[in-house]
Amino acid sequence: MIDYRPVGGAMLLAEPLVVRFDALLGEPAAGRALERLDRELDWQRPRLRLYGREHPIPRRQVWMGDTEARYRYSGSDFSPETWHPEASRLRDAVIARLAAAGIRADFNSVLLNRYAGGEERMGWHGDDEPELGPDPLVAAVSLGAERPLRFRWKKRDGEAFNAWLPHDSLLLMGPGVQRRLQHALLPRRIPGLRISLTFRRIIP
Ligand SMILES: O=C(O)CCC(=O)C(=O)O
Ligand SMILES: [Fe+2]
Repeated sequence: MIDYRPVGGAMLLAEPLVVRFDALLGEPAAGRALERLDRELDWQRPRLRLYGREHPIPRRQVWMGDTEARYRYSGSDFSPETWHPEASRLRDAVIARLAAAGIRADFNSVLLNRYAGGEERMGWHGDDEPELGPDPLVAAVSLGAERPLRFRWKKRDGEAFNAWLPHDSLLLMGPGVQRRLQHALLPRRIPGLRISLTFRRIIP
């Protein structure tokens, strides 16, 4: 259990903890972060093998972090890009906002996802890669179009729910969330660019 003080956040789930905080950077900083990350990153659309066939992923992404935060994914070893100043500014703001709510967190890497419009998406998964350890804390910052992150229980013993993620919001997925739930960014008829940054701590 983590000792959570509800300071300026909306609790979406108490156990395991899912909380949303709003106005992480404020304006104009948040708008500028969206614009710079969109323009200045080398956005990739890797191909993934699924049921023996290769498909380009339905979004773009960049993996970023400290040099020792290496990551294995689909059998390949990835080295992170070095921190972009907007990504490290967001990381520091996330750590500070969580600290103010009594949650101690430290992140050495981030997966940035770029969804050009409502048709771009991410399928059902848990952020449960072994390099994150048994009970990771994952913090997701949203910039741009507001879309829902859908959650469902792995054992189907509770109701699925949406976490709506407005521009400049932070969603904390606490210990146990990746073990007990899955999440997905489903396609929706919601136009507009959205960039998310999911901060993690890789145990090197
Ligand atoms: O775009 C989002 O908000 C979700 C991203 C996500 O689930 C991930 O990066 O693992
Ligand atoms: Fe995820």
